[in-house]
Amino acid sequence: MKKPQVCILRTDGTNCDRETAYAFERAGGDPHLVHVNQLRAGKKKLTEYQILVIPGGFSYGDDVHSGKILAVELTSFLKEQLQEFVDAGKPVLGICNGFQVLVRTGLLPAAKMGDIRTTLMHNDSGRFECRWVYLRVEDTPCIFTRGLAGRVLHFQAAHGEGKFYTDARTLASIEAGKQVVFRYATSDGSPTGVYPYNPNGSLAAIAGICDPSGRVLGLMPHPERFVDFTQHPNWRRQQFHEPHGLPIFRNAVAYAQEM
Ligand SMILES: NC(=O)CC[C@H](N)C(=O)O
Repeated sequence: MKKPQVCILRTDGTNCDRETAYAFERAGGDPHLVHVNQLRAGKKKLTEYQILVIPGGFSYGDDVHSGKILAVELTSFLKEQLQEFVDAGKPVLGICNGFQVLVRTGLLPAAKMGDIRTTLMHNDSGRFECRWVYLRVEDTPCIFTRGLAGRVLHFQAAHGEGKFYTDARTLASIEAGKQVVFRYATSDGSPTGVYPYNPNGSLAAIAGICDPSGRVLGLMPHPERFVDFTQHPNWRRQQFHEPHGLPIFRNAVAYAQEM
């Protein structure tokens, strides 16, 4: 079967692009690192790809607000291309800084460029939090977490602005729409606001959300940092059926192949 082409969008300050490309290679995809300027100059087009990923990092140095400048760039210069990609039903994944970009474009939670309803704020601790966290996978339409509902995953978080926040109405709507995909939890899978299990003070312990269709996903922790057993700090002592991040990428590849 043909490998889906994955666009891993990078710009100044992106720093998780190669790890994300490696994760997609492990999952059977064909990843390409694409600089935003190549899209802006028309040298590459999003229509050439089946999956779009905005990886982690510090795009434009987190100036103004993490992910803000890249989000404005995408909304100003690539709005039609991006909206077409989403409307065509192709999967979009934003990891950490990529999640921040997706919420600041409006692609999350509404799948609509310019419709900004949520934010990611500075962590309650007031500092960058780099630690392994437990995530409970909720039962949602998300195509990236097929077969994972109810599981507790162990992922690394690494961010300064990861506190998910929104108004009561939007929260009620994303809860009712089953758009909350991951919640910070204790090791037994109970969602929690308690630090350090919840590393940032996120509302309703939210670590990741999807759009109503389940094809656009954003999350703060890094699934690409656990696609090999040896990336886990306890890999010598703990038995894992498979590295916890890998199924996320495999599901995206499988979905793109079915399209
Ligand atoms: N690892 C990342 O993508 C970090 C995201 C962002 N720069 C923050 O600190 O919040």
